[in-house]
Amino acid sequence: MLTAYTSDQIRAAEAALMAKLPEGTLMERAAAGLAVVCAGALGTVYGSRVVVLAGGGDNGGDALYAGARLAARGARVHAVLAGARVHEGGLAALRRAGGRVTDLGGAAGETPADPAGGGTADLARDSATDSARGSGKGSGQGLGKGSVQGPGKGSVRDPAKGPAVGAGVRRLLDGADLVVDGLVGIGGTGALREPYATLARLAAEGPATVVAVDVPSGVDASTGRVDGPAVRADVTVTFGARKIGLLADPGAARAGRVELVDIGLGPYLPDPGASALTDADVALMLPRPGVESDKYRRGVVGVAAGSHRYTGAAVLAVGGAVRAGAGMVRYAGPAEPVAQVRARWPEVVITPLEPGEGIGEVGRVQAWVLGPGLGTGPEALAVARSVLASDVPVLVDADGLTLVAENRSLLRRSAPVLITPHAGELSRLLDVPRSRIEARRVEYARRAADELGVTTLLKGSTTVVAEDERPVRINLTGSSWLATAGTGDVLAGVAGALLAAGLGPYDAASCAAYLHGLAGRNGPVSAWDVLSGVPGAVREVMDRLGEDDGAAKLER
Ligand SMILES: NC(=O)C1=CN([C@@H]2O[C@H](COP(=O)(O)OP(=O)(O)OC[C@H]3O[C@@H](n4cnc5c(N)ncnc54)[C@H](O)[C@@H]3O)[C@@H](O)[C@H]2O)[C@@H](O)CC1
Ligand SMILES: [K+]
Repeated sequence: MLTAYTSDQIRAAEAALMAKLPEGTLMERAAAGLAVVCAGALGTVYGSRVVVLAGGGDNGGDALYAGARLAARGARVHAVLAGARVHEGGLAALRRAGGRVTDLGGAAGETPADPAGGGTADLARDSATDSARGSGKGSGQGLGKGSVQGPGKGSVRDPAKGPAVGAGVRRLLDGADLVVDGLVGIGGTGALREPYATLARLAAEGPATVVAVDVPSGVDASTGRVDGPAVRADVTVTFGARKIGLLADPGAARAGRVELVDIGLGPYLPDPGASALTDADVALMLPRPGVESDKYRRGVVGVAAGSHRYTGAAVLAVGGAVRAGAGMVRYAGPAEPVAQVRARWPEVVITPLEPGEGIGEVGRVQAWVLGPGLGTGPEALAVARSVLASDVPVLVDADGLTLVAENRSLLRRSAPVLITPHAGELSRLLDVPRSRIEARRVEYARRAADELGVTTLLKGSTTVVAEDERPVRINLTGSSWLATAGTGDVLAGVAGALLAAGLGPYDAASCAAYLHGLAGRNGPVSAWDVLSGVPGAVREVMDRLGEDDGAAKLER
């Protein structure tokens, strides 16, 4: 199980650990790990061109110390001081190692067209450096935590506007092999302000490999929210523990590969704010039929889906349940989808419904899938009412969500409800614009779970599952190929099978998303391909557990 945390959780853990260690130890550990990853990204450190974008906080400090380590190994390191402050210890270390320092205009005696001059920058001409050194605050030596004000030559930099980014800095970025993004880390709040926003954009557009320090600047570490320009990293080196914003989109898409550097935070971390399943976790949760199994023990799924207009949704949802290993699938619906389901899935037990009729006595069912292709008229509402009146778990998807958005009281029931909306459907349920939900997926999945009293699986670029106070489960499998018609119906069927097998809605939803993602990872795929890939995905995770059963259990 991968775990991830909010900024506040990380800060609290860091404070507890820091109290036991000499000042600067954590930053030293962070910078050492960061420098190792940067060196790996460069391949050859000696003679490489590295630009450090240093913000005014400790994130900038990490970047400067790592820059110093690279400079000591022969890299031509150029730090751009972007903030109204600078981390004094980091700056001093970089200078000692022969790194160059420039302000935003690209000035400081450097010749940006020839950044290879190597360690002879006239730092006395860099205003921020001057005032940092002269302020008397902070240690100025070693790995101190203090940042000092660096207004420079009587001109206070306005962090809201900031000075313009000059052509010299642009040239530096264009000529770099590696850019280290140390603008902001977990201390970032809201959209990037200038000049950070411009620097983030230039770094993203430039040719260099970008390594983000802790989080890509512009990404909200706690949620993955991106409210404006943000760094697009090839690698993010994160310290102590993963931040939720590195796993959930849109932040995850900016983070690239995430490398975790251990700084000793483990014992001080609280329960995580989010988690992500691995193969081993899923394998341990999936039901395995034993010698005593029969179709009832393995779980009977009821599917109430499809309409005379939408027959395919019924076929796909039923198929998802069949192929995920349900003991039995019962289908209840009108004549047209009945004919299609019967033709494609002879193993399914069918109850034809007359227009306006509810599910009535269909026989034993352990969980229902309600909604794909159901329609939203009175006939569909009658079916939805009857399914939600049952006393077993119900998964509500697609048209079922439209029906419950208009009839909230249907969600008041004692057995669990799992809803599986995409952002558009959730926008109708919560009356919040879709774009807002897409930008804040973790927050809104949680809010839906809270407000509606249900388990929520929010589909999309990152699928997230929220329930009560439990860590949000972020799904790491899948690809953009899954964004094609009908895949949601398959997911509903897979999750329905797991609910019927006895998994709680939180586990059923997150395992289903995981398997569905594996089944659809290699595109292009149709919904039918995903359906066909589900048994292979189940076998794949089960086989993994077979290989390293012991290790997996230990990891948990
Ligand atoms: N606390 C610790 O023990 C450790 C912290 N570390 C580093 O310290 C970082 C946190 O440092 P800080 O708390 O100093 O915070 P940051 O350095 O992340 O950010 C604070 C700075 O960014 C500016 N800022 C915030 N939001 C902005 C925005 N939207 N636009 C422009 N500027 C913005 C602030 O004015 C301030 O100068 C971590 O991400 C990590 O990189 C590591 O050294 C490991 C140890
Ligand atoms: K950063």
